[in-house]
Amino acid sequence: MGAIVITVRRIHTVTNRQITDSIFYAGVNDKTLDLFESQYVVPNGVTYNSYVILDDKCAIMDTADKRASTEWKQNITEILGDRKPDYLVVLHLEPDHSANIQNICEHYPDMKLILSAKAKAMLPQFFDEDLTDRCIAVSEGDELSLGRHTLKFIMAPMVHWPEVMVAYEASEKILFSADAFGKFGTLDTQEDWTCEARRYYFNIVGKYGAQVQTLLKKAKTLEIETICPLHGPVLTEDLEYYIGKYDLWSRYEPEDDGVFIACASIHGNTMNACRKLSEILTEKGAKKVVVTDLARDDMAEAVEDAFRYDKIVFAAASYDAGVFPCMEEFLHHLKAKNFQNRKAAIVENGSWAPSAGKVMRTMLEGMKNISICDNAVTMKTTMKENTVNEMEQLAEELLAK
Ligand SMILES: Cc1cc2nc3c(=O)[nH]c(=O)nc-3n(C[C@H](O)[C@H](O)[C@H](O)COP(=O)(O)O)c2cc1C
Repeated sequence: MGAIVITVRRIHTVTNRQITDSIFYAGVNDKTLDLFESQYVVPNGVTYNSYVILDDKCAIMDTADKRASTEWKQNITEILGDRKPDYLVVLHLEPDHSANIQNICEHYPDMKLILSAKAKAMLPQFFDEDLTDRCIAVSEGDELSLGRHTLKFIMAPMVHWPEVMVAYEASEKILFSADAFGKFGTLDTQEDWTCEARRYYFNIVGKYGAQVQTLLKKAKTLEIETICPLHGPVLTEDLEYYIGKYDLWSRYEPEDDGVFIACASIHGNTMNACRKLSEILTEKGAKKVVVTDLARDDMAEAVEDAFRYDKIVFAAASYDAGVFPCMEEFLHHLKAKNFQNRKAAIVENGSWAPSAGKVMRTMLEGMKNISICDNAVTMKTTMKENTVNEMEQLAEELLAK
């Protein structure tokens, strides 16, 4: 997230649930969830998006989390009126989108499930009832005619599950993008798209940059005017901006020129040094410096910021001949999300046998294309004159082109 102010983009606020004449929003806002995927704080909640296409044939696009079952079913019934859905299109099987599949199948016994072959194979894991006979598996490029609307299916394996596909509707130029282009935050939240979409992307999809690139290449061949993701707002204008961000993020290229200082401090001395380092870096011309307290601040935001800026400082206290655990956890997340292509520097602290630097260096060496500055800082408990001198040298090297 951080503090760079970006013009708030206008996004489609779903009023009357209507996206176009015949496409409707059936999703649900959830403002009561403590942790998304039992891991990510969602201060402004999250949405479970679902859509309905009303044509000669009716299609429901994905279901919703079990937390939202009642409201979602009510939305579906309101939109459908007396009509019955012919198809439930399952783009993604993760429970926050698939929890109501069995439910809705029981309610509409003639409705068919349209899903990828991989999803068909995985489906029985999720439900007690055998839904195999209801399944129509589709492959790359297959089309489903609803009347005026035709859905074309495009496989998107490992964005970010193996069974994922997206659907393109050419007459309305809409891409139903599954979890791609998703964002934390409910639809009635007034906030910039980018920060919470970036935090969502790097923490949930981040590992699969190559697969996102493959999907973006396929998307390039389509004329898209609207993106309907499974979380967050429907995107209706300035689509090059959103697609451009996904392109940049999935190439693991930094977004902003700046230094992200990730600090793991037990008693505050390493944090003091980080604040001083921030001043030194600013004096030496760093465009932006962001300091994070890994022990207290949101870990997912720290991961997001690590990917956002082009330079990063890892600063940590030594701990039991290793590194203070929140730094180890941070590095573990970065490795898991394929962190790469950054310039890094190390600051360690220890009162008798500093060990944090070695551990951090070893973990960073296990990542791709991380260039670690030769100048490192070792401080013994509190910041002294020699610490400041070492930080000056580290800053010079880190900021050098
Ligand atoms: C449980 C525990 C284990 C520690 N293990 C080490 C260690 O292995 N080596 C060392 O030099 N210092 C160790 N320390 C000391 C701290 O790393 C040291 O006091 C450091 O200056 C703390 O920096 P801070 O004020 O930023 O937390 C340990 C401290 C604690 C509380």
